[in-house]
Amino acid sequence: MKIFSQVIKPFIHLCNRFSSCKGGEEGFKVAIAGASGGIGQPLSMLMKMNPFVKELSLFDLQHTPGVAADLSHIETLCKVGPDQIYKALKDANVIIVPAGVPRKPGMTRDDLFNVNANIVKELAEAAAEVAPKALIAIITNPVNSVVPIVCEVMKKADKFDPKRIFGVTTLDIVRSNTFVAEALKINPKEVNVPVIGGHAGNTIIPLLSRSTPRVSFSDEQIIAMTKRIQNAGTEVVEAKAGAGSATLSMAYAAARFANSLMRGLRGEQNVIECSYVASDCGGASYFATPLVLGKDGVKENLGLGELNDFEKKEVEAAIPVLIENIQAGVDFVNNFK
Ligand SMILES: NC(=O)c1ccc[n+]([C@@H]2O[C@H](COP(=O)([O-])OP(=O)(O)OC[C@H]3O[C@@H](n4cnc5c(N)ncnc54)[C@H](O)[C@@H]3O)[C@@H](O)[C@H]2O)c1
Ligand SMILES: O=C(O)C[C@H](O)C(=O)O
Repeated sequence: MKIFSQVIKPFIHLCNRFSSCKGGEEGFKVAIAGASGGIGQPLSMLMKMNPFVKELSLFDLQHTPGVAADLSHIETLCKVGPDQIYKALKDANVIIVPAGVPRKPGMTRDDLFNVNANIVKELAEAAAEVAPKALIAIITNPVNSVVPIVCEVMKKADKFDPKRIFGVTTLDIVRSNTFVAEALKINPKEVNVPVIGGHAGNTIIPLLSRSTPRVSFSDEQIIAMTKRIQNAGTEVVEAKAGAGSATLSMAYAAARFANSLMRGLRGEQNVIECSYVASDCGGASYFATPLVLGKDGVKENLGLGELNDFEKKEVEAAIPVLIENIQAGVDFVNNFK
């Protein structure tokens, strides 16, 4: 009974939410790199259940045939295949990348740079060759540095299109909605909190002043809520005590983001998600802001919008951190030996 109410019911709800999106028969090829991992497996399942996905290509260094065989028994039309990297990515409409190492307690996301930078660089090189028009959604940490790596690889291959490369920050929005809903004692489905900046520590900037519905928290409550959202990844890392970082909530968040990318590709209007992209909106060359998604990825960057004094200070504090994180990614590709 508990399993039904806690797992199956929310899952059916999620699928209904996806299926209720407008649409016709058109379907997309989605490739997942890192498909056998903690995020990769539940994300692959959510994509197999998404009615917009007609082909799901799974790539990982291990266990992909087993994951693909298992998923292929789910009674949806979407074709599932494990493949080597070039075949998996070839002509994909959407590439989602959760490949790489997660944090353990005591680590920062930046501590993952040395291992994950190279993993993502190689995947981006393959994507530049066989899927230059794909929308690429990067989950791998440190997102603030890894997204610039993908963009630099694309620039070197003369395939760079800033409208198509995204750092997935959706989990920050999902968490903000959940925590604000808890505080207001309302359904999280009714809450939307934009989150701008980046995806680490003080670069995660929830815009509580622009929350829907409006919140009237005290200054102390705003500071505490902002800290909780900024620290939420670490909260999970510590609770998992060495067994990795957020996987299930991340799979949910990535599935939501990928669904929005596909709704944009289908030509739906007013599809808006916050994401970390190359941008001239935020005072650093990459910045997460609300984006209108369309047939070519970013249709319009809605920018920072109106901020209150507290949020302006948060942005000021985030900019030097972002500039350093971005430079690390740019240097990694351009000084690569
Ligand atoms: N953006 C976010 O909000 C967010 C949230 C949670 C986790 N993450 C990040 O996502 C990444 C993955 O986390 P996880 O918990 O799924 O880790 P995991 O270790 O469970 O899975 C990672 C998978 O990547 C695969 N992999 C490694 N190198 C690869 C390569 N070269 N090509 C293809 N696959 C490769 C591994 O074999 C493994 O199956 C981590 O870097 C983590 O920090 C980001
Ligand atoms: O915190 C992490 O290391 C994983 C991820 O970035 C998260 O926010 O949960």
